[in-house]
Amino acid sequence: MSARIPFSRMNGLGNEILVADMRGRADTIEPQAAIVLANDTQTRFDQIMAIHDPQTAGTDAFVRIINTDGSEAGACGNGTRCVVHYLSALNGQREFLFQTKAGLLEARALPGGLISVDMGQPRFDWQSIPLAQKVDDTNATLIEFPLASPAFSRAAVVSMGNPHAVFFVDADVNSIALENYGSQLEHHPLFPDRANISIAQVTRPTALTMRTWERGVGLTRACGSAACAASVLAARTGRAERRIVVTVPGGDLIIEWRDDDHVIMTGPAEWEWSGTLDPLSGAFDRDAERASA
Ligand SMILES: N[C@@H](CCC[C@H](N)C(=O)O)C(=O)O
Repeated sequence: MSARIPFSRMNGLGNEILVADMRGRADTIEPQAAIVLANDTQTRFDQIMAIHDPQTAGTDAFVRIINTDGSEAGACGNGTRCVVHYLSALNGQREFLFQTKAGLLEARALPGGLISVDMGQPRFDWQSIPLAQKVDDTNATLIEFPLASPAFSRAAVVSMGNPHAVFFVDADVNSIALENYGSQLEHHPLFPDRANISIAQVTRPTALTMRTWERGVGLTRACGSAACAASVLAARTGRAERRIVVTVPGGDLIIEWRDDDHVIMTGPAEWEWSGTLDPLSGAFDRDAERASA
């Protein structure tokens, strides 16, 4: 048993996030603790966002992003908004620079409650995504996947700090059984680091609807980096404009692919309850006072 840390259960459009405050400590959330938390109905999560002391001058924190299966990601848009919401509530700070294992993320709490995150620049070259082999056209990559429905034969692919494959469809995204194909596509040999798998329908030049099977997680109600990936790929292939409303099962995000090549994601973050947890075992307690507030 180690000293307990404060944590908050939060969500970004239904993407289930545990924000764990590890600042001032040298230890980390252990894999067995993540498994315990993932399997408890109160703390089940899509990602843990573990806030650590900064490793680089000028940054506010190093953020470790842990998926349900214990794997680590380089980017998490919805989780980053939750981290901003958590830290701003603590100390009133409104602008942040976070480091993750994939690079830097700049984020800002906007007047009115929404939070925007600069998700950085998309990368289209096959080594950066990464893909297992050279692919000349990352806008229409053929997925050799005989079991899949025709909807899953060609993907557009991009790295947003994590790997994404987006299948553009003409049908309502709710009519396509992503749950039947997500795991096999996530583990397709084309993706040596696996991939987040999304289906997206562009409904207007300024709007798309999508669902995502997250790498290391499964079906989620929202995935911020996937929303950025789908928006960028929709614009790049002439399907949509560079500023777009993305509707996911949990609600709406605004995504803008700016002329300086940075992708800005804007949306809400919601606090649910707080408590303390043991990062070694995953044992936790809810804070009674705040839980009943
Ligand atoms: N929920 C996230 C994405 C989290 C990481 C992803 N599962 C991966 O492993 O790449 C988001 O909001 O971006």
